[in-house]
Amino acid sequence: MDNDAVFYRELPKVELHAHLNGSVSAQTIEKLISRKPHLNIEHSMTAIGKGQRRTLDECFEVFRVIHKLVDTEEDILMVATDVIKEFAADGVKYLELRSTPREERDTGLTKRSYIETVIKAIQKCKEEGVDIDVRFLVAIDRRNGTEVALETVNLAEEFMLSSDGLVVGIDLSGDPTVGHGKDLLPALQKAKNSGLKLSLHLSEIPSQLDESDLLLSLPPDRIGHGTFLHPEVGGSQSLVDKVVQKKIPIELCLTSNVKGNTVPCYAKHHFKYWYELGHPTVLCTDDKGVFCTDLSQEYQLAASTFGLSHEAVWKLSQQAIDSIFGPETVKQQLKEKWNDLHPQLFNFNFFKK
Ligand SMILES: CNc1ncnc2c1ncn2[C@@H]1O[C@H](COP(=O)(O)O)[C@@H](O)[C@H]1O
Ligand SMILES: [Zn+2]
Repeated sequence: MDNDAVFYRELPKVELHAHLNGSVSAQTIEKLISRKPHLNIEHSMTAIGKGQRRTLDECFEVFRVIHKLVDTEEDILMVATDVIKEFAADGVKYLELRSTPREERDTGLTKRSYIETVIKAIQKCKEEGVDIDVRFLVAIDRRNGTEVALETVNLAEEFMLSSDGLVVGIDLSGDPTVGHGKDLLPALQKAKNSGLKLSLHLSEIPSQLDESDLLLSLPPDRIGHGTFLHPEVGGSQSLVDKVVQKKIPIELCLTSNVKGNTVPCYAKHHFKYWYELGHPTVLCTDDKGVFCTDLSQEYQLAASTFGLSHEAVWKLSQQAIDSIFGPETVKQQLKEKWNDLHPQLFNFNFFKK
């Protein structure tokens, strides 16, 4: 590993947009495949390698394959534990994992046991002393409609109260071409009223202006992607104004958007637009397993594409702390951690740039 790569790995980082089943590494996929050889799944079906691009549709096909491999409590426990440890090894100090509770009749998995198992994995890593603070966002898959969204919010509310602060919010995700946000608004509003934070995938594809406008009225606490919000790509100034006035942080996932073909190339990623506005932006991985990346690499790519110095990169990772859904006390702890680690990263000449 060269010195620059070491800098990005050692850089303390906050990861706020990571879908559990999209984050499964090649090693863990191999373990899952050996547990279920009869499925005839190969690793090439669960990841999009270097230089490859897919349509968003094809990405959602990949999730269907992974879901077949991850369908028992035992699988979820292994996957979540491995993912948490991999983020920790990549220098992530605070992680918000998101995942859609599923039920599987064949294995007895229920939505409740799904959430319980993710929580168990978080607690297990904590007990083992893994150096990372992990929280959980319960995800709503937009294609499942009003009733399921409400059911998910009810479960999330329950676990927010019983999980010792581990369940902190709701994610709205899933295939953006399916369903409409207006059907999910009552569930999202209910979640917000109960104290759950909201991170919503917004304008991930063009032609969702009405939906984005509607969902921004909640308003959400963070936005995922927001690829087509700004006027240069067919969005609108009034949407941008709303996001800016309400200072809603945006989670940006460069490689995910390039490989999923919603932005033409790294240089044209909307990171530039929002970063230059001085708006709170947080670099994230989205699906590190599927898109074959990690958060260090995303920081390095942003820096090399947009010409950011190491100091600017440091600032970016530090400012992400303000956008977490964890409590104020955790923000303070993280800020202290960043201060403690700063000299280590900047006192060596070979890290300077
Ligand atoms: C690429 N851009 C994306 N846009 C929208 N939703 C996405 C996504 N990437 C992942 N997901 C959502 O996360 C699920 C997989 O993780 P979990 O089973 O929940 O842990 C996918 O099925 C989809 O609903
Ligand atoms: Zn996402």
